[in-house]
Order: sequence, then structure tokens, then C-alpha cells
Amino acid sequence: MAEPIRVCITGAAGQIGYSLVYMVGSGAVFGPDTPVILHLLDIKPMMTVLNGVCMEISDCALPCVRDVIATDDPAVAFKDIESAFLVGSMPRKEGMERKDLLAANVKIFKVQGAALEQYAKKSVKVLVVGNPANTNALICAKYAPSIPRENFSAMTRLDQNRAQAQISAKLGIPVTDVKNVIIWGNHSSTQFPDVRHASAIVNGQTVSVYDAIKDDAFLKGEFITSVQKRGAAVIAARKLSSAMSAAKAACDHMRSIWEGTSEGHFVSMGVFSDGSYNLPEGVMYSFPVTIKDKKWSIVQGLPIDDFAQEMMDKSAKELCEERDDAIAVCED
Ligand SMILES: NC(=O)C1=CN([C@@H]2O[C@H](COP(=O)(O)OP(=O)(O)OC[C@H]3O[C@@H](n4cnc5c(N)ncnc54)[C@H](O)[C@@H]3O)[C@@H](O)[C@H]2O)C=CC1
Ligand SMILES: O=C([O-])CC(=O)C(=O)O
Repeated sequence: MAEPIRVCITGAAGQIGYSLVYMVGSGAVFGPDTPVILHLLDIKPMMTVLNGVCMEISDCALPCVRDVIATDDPAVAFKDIESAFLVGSMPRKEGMERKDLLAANVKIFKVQGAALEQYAKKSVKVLVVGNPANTNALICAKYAPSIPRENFSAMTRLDQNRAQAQISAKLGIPVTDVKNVIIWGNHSSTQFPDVRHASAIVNGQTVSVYDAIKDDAFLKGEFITSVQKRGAAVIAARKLSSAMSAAKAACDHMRSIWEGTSEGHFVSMGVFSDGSYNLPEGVMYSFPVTIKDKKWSIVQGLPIDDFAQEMMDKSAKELCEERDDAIAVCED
């Protein structure tokens, strides 16, 4: 067996944490032959609950789990970690937008950025799940200046998975036969789920999703809005926000970083915008990326029509506003 990896999960006593600790412990992210030392962080009032989670991890008898450290101290939680899932923060309730959480959540990511700076390995890969995820990731990176900013990313993989699942259902094909669906922009209702560059295997042939579906009105209308509003639909049904699917997406995201993307495939994640596709720099924008040796590169040169550029710009505008609000909150 390989050397153990120290992996931190924040908000480990919460809903997403409950699914995520099991998935990471079962080898779904770093592989079945890589042992993990789980660093579980939550706040002091949740330590009894977290203790219960630890009992259950033990009772799962997971071969990959070498040790579990449960704590309310970021100095302990982030010590020498190589991978961080930053989940711990407040979820939204029915009727809220994710950016309504900014005032409550962004300071958590300021404090945790500073703690990562002090205690984590400089090579740590940080995935921000807590909402508003893109802007929280931006702030986290800002307060961890000695960790390369490319090591921070925000989760839009759940949106990608949702879009992929919708296309597979529409075409009546397995979800694994749909590839390269893109999520552009913010993990919010302004995101742009884009299938212009996606392909699918239909009757044994690889075809463009657009040509296979042949329904411009659906792809520019109902498809986009249903992905944009899927989180709210889950909240309306469950009275709680997505948890199992969010944990699965977080695992997919971190596994893509660890394993890289395969030839001809790309995935979407919120990363530092370098101005590609005429979008503003200095925000965490979800782009299609390929990954090699744990480093992502934005897929370049995709043809973008006027409809797409308008959608992409709208989400960029929202991200710039969120960034300015977040900086103001943090400097308060
Ligand atoms: N990016 C995405 O696709 C998704 C993001 N989310 C977001 O993930 C976050 C967590 O959601 P749930 O697990 O459902 O919430 P939850 O309320 O069930 O659990 C959150 C946990 O975080 C803990 N926590 C709060 N402040 C903390 C801090 N400073 N340090 C460590 N732990 C802290 C809480 O005590 C709680 O145990 C929310 O912000 C939610 O909106 C949820 C689904 C998808
Ligand atoms: O919608 C929410 O608040 C939780 C979330 O981010 C999602 O399910 O995509």
C-alpha cells in the first residue's frame, strides 16, 4: 500500500459530511490502494455529533482509513494535509439565493484560508463546496497567499452531473455515454449549462448532443433553467439542500484532480479566471478544464456564439459583484 494521504473534511458533522466521509474512506477518491488519514473539522457545539460520525466510520471497518482525527481546531484539522474539502458553512433555506449566504459564510473561508496558509502543505489541493462556493474559494485563496492560487477550486461538478444526467435521460442512454457538458460561470442561478461542445454515444455512434436532441428551444430553455434551479427544487422537496449528490460530486471533482482527465474529456470547475473567452480576470469562474499531474488548464478555442457569450457574461457580472461584496465583508 502507498503512503497515507492526510485529507481534511470541514463540516464533517453535517449533511454532506455524513456521505462524504464514507465515500472518501471507501477509496472512491484516492483509490482503493491509498490509505487516508481523515482530519474532520466542525465547530465546538457539534463535537458530540462528530464523535458519533467517528464511531460509525470505525464500525464501517473501511480498509483505506488509517486514522481519524476529529477536532474543532483548524490548526489540528489542517496540519500537513494534502487535500481539503471545505464544506463547513451554513446551507440556504427555501426562497434564498446562494449569494444570500455570503455575509454569514465568507468569513469562515477567510479564517480557514489563513489557517491553511499556516498549517497545510503548500501542495494542498483545496476544493470549496460551501456556498457561495466560487466567491468563498476566491476569499480562501486570498488569505493563503503562499499556497499557489491554482490549488484552489470551487465545486460546479454537481451542476455538471445534473446536466449530464438530464441529457442521458432525454436521449435514453447511460450517463457515462454523455461527455463534455460544460458549466460556465457561477454555482448559482446565472450559471450557463452548455451542451454545444458535448457528445453522446447513440446507437453505437458518437454524435453531437445538439444534433442528437434536435431541439433548440429545449436546449436553450427548459434544459438550462432546470439545471440552474435544481438545487432549489431539491430544497423544496427535501426541505434540506442536496447532500448525497453534493458529496458524490465533491468526490468526482477531487478524483479528477488526483487522476487527471482522460484524452478528449474535460470537466468543469471554478478556477481563477485568466481572462479566457473575454471573461473578467480575478474571479473564480467555472470553465471546462483538462487536468494532468494535478494541474488544470482551461480548454481553449471552443467556438462561442452570441447566445453563449451573453450567458457567460451575465454570470461573470454576478461573480464580480459577489467578489466586491465579499471583500467588503472581510475588510469590515
Ligand atoms: N457547491 C455545491 O454544489 C454545493 C454546496 N453546498 C453547500 O455546502 C454547505 C454545507 O451544506 P450541508 O452539509 O448541507 O450543511 P449542514 O448544515 O448540514 O452542515 C454544515 C456543517 O458545517 C459546520 N460548520 C459551520 N461552520 C463551520 C466552521 N467554521 N468550521 C467547520 N465546520 C463548520 C456545521 O456545524 C455543520 O455541521 C452549504 O454552504 C451548502 O449550501 C451544498 C450542496 C452543493
Ligand atoms: O442549492 C443549494 O443551496 C445547495 C447547492 O448548492 C446545490 O444543491 O446545488
